[in-house]
Amino acid sequence: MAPALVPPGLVSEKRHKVTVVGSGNWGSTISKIVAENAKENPDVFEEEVQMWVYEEDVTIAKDSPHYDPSVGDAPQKLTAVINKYHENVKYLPNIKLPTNLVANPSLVDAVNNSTILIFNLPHQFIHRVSKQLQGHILPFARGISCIKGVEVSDEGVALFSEWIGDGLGIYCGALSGANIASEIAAEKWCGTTIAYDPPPMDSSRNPTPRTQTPSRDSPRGSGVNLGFTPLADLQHKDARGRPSKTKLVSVPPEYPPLDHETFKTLFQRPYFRVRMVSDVAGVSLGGALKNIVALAAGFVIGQGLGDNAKAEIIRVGLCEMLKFGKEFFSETVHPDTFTVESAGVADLITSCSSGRNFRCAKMAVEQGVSVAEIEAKELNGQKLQGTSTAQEVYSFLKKRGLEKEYPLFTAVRDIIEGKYPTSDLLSLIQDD
Ligand SMILES: NC(=O)C1=CN([C@@H]2O[C@H](COP(=O)(O)OP(=O)(O)OC[C@H]3O[C@@H](n4cnc5c(N)ncnc54)[C@H](O)[C@@H]3O)[C@@H](O)[C@H]2O)C=CC1
Ligand SMILES: O=C(CO)COP(=O)(O)O
Repeated sequence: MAPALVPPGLVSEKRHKVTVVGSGNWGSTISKIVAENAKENPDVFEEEVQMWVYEEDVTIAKDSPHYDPSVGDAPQKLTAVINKYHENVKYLPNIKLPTNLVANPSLVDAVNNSTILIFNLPHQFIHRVSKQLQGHILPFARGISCIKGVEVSDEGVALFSEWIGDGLGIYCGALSGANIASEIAAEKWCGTTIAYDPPPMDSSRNPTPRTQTPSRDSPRGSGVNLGFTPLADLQHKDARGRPSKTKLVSVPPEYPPLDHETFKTLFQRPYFRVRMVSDVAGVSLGGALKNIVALAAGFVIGQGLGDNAKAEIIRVGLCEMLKFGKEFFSETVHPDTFTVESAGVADLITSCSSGRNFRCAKMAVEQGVSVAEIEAKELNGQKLQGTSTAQEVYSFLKKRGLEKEYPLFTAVRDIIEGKYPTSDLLSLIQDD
């Protein structure tokens, strides 16, 4: 097909530099996706994509195609191995990564001059990483959090998208869905949801005419170019609909706009179908809370119960997710996000079938050991999010005297703590 003729004055002068902060199982998979798209869209993105790697030593096994007899069993730096073989041999083995993806052990160097930051690491590590990033990122950068978890403090429960955004003084959206990384890395088809509610200033100038991205909810995040609406009338709101604490800096006009269409271009692949929405709170909460439900599903299947019992766990879990969203994020969470989007019910189903939380909980019951023991033994350094999320959500609810209103979330936490055996789970969630 002949390239579209774009009048010269409407082509952006600069390209977005993309950095993925994190390189685990999902971090490496998302890096593969965005590097493929950066290469295919040179008018929008710089070709080279940076991936920050928490450096560690790895040993290449003798039967690996990457085994080098001159190195033998000597430990090698993971970043060097990734850049030489284009494979993350520890966290995403046997998957070829694009050659325009560069593994970088220096966080500060990896984010230098990046306009798009994708946060993709286990939630227990984001505090330290975020602190190290302060003062080193472009003030007009924009973020997407792929982290599944919530941040609980004395003040309450916060979403990582808002926590990262407030901490770094940037706008941050969220990506979540029925996305088992190993399937996507093998390019098996799936859907995902990206919630991005762009600050009005990002859509208020638009050098290249763009088509509208399908989007279901609020006009602020509909992907429609807002034209030249005066900025003073467009106070940006946070994920709860309150005026944002963060004073955002506009993306300079030399760059392509950072709107729904740009993010869809960055993430969508033939095997990874993106739906853009504006409900950042709903997408983030869905990704966090479903991990608690997946543990419960594992506890049930581990006891030898069947799909009917698991379906009931999913139903009760979905009800508690909806209740939690309504109770604590009533201004912004759209119930449809849980019932219609990949980030809601689809993620629940896949996570309760083959997610790590489900698998480890099931094995823990079968082997009569704790979930933490299975995590350490079976996951080769990968991290579960459900166990810490269950604790964090419980302490948030307990502080408000609401733990009994969420029997499934509370039962999962109590079982992890050893307060009850897994065989009590069903009686703990029955309401009569
Ligand atoms: N793996 C999956 O199938 C999916 C995971 N997610 C979510 O994506 C997020 C990231 O998960 P994964 O990439 O799968 O990670 P992972 O579970 O593979 O975790 C290991 C990562 O943590 C890093 N790490 C270890 N110690 C560290 C430290 N002290 N500081 C910083 N990093 C450290 C390791 O280098 C490695 O990159 C999580 O919130 C997860 O829930 C979301 C969708 C799918
Ligand atoms: O979030 C996931 C799938 O969407 C993966 O869940 P686990 O972390 O339980 O593997």
